[in-house]
Amino acid sequence: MGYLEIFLTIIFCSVFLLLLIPKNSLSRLPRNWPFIKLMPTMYLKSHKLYDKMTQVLAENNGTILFKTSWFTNLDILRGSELRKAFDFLGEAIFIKDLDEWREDKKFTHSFYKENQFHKSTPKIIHHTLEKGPIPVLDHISQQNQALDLQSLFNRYMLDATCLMATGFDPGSLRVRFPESPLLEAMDNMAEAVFFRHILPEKVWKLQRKGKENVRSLLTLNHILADYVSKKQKPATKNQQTEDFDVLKFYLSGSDIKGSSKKHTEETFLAENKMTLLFAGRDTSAALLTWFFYLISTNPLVKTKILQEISQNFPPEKRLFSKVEELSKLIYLHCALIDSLSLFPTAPVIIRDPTEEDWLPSGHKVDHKTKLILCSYSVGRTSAIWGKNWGEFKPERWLSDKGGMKHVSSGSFLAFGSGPWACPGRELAFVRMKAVAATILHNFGVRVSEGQRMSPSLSALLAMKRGLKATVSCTWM
Ligand code: HEM
Repeated sequence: MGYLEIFLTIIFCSVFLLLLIPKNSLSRLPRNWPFIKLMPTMYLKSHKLYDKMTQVLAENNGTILFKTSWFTNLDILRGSELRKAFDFLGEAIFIKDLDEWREDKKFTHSFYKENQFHKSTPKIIHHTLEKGPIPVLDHISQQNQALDLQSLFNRYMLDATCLMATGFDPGSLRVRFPESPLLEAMDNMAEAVFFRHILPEKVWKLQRKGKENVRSLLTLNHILADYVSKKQKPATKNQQTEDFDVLKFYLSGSDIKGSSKKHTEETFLAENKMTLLFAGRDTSAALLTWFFYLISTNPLVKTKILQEISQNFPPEKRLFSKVEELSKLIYLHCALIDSLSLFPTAPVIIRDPTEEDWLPSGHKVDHKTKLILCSYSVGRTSAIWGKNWGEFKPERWLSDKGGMKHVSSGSFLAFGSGPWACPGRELAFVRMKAVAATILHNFGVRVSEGQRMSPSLSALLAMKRGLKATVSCTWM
């Protein structure tokens, strides 16, 4: 991060908190508020940003109104401004205004309902687990080295998502973590999203990394265009495959029921350009990291997960990829969902009302208001989860009959809710369960001691310094 970025980030955090926090709550916050003096403190304490929001929300019945200032970007990031900040995503669905979004949802979400898509998921999981985590962790366990689990999951999710989206495995998760232009470009762009989100356009355009981001965008475009052109060449008999991928689905040019649009390679690049890669990779990879951290501090939960696996599967089983098999792992599902409730990897959801309305709290909103729904705080509210709200407790998701309890979206916002809710939720759980079960069943994972756990300052709730661990092989 450059000095300008660090400085502006500090300003953003300081102002955000100063304006966010009602006066009667100030006494609970670090003392010595004068602006300049606290900048370094705020930067150091930025990991507590979401906790402070939660505390203040709890003191104000869950809703607060705050006004932003001219040098933060929160007020102006709407409509065309939001589009500018995310221009590199093309016509991505999640930056569209309501009317456009309604029209495009039928089109962009169409493949999630395809039978072929569901059939291809276990094959993709099998392929990527066999090529990635298994040999990589085997190798690491023999070398007696530590590795960064977050980096492993980032690479895994990139390969699995890219294979689903384009039919090509970029192979970024291999022994010795090879250099991957796609991975590097994605990481640069993810960082750019955050700064473009919080800083005024003139400032983010001046960023030292501006040129680097342009290069990353060119790299991403080049790689995706290359995948499209390879797909357009007639396949030889050996290359022909029945497997589904989103690019192939688009190239087939089929009509979508209820939508005036047609699938073509241009629409794949324009509408879905990187949306799937970003939405499908980082959220799941970050959550797996929090999950491994939580089970390392709660050995009883880990023991119960391992018991559930050994009760349902033979010891010699290596890979978990079939949806029916994974559906037997209910306690594991509960542990993942409780991790997500405590550490929602998309910690805030932003909405811009199009017209005047009233919130259930009695606050009036209009087109000038920005609504920030804090899913992080929802998972840490005693009114919803009772006294032990901060504890990692998968049991709270188990029904009396041993299945999953139904929890309303008001109590769990990690995937959003209503018509905007995440279309990848089911896929996300299948993939995260497959990775977690395969690793836990075959390897002993020991999170290294003495690490400082804090979230990164980013729109995504990931671990700032990753999660170091050593592994031992338990299957030989
Ligand atoms: C732990 C994993 C995941 C989490 C926590 C997550 C969370 C979210 C959230 C909070 C939203 C915004 C909802 C809203 O605005 O109300 C969203 C949207 C979206 N997600 Fe996910 N997601 C995850 C995995 C995935 C996966 C695996 C995919 C697909 C491969 C995916 C695809 C999308 C898409 C396309 C949207 C935009 C939908 C729209 O605006 O119509 N997500 N996700």
